[in-house]
Amino acid sequence: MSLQIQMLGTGSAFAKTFYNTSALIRSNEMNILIDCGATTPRSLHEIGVQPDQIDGIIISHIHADHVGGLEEIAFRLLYQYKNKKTKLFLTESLAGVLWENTLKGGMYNPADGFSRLEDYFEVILIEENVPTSIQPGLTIEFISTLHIPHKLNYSLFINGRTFYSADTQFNEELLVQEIVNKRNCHTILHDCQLSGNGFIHATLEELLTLPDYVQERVYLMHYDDDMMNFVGKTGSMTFIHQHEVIEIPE
Ligand SMILES: O=c1ccn([C@@H]2O[C@@H]3COP(=O)(O)O[C@H]3[C@H]2O)c(=O)[nH]1
Ligand SMILES: [Zn+2]
Ligand SMILES: [Zn+2]
Repeated sequence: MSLQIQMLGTGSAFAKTFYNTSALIRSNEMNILIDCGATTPRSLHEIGVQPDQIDGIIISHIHADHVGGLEEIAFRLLYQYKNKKTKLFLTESLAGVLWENTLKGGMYNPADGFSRLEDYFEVILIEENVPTSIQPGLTIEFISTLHIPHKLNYSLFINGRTFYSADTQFNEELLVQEIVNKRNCHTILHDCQLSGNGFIHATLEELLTLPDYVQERVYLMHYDDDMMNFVGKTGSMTFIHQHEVIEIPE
């Protein structure tokens, strides 16, 4: 089974020319979404993927550029596709916060029997740091990473060979020792803040300190609108683009 990742968006939270960073893990048998930001439903529409063709959605953390499109997907499955539900893969702690602090405001409707996350999604709770088979041929490990202090956040190992950072601060030890030296990950999709101090995202300056053999595996995503000014200035790393498809190891 050949496995691909197609980027639905590659922009930062405030980018206007690029959609929110999210991706589709694709094969002949599945479409699994990584995050679903406010612009993700539009991107899915542009590549011809309808809500009922999504087999599940993985959630990395709660910011609107990663979960702001969930309400639309769930409501369309319910109302346009007649009571359909997609799977939602996330950790238990994230599930509680996602419903209580994000989705409930728009989706709480007890009169019609919709008062819990489970009323809209088939919720599949995943234990962090445990590789978990979520579909035939697809194993995901939620790695707890630091984005904003005291805020739940996960990066993903896909089939043990591809690393998807979602939103994280720079962590050289994780990238070099764990991801490349120990796990031999060949593909790293990493968020990248192009200028200024990082604070909550890895900056280009920090990522450029990685050894060349690590940089060669890195695709940069979650970048600002001025990305074109940085083409040719990313060492051995490559920008990945909206709707681009890359093959990943099974
Ligand atoms: O402590 C904070 C919290 C948020 N922010 C901004 O809001 C954005 C939310 O989505 P994001 O995580 O992709 O990027 C974040 C930043 O751009 C910030 O700069 N510092
Ligand atoms: Zn983000
Ligand atoms: Zn974030």
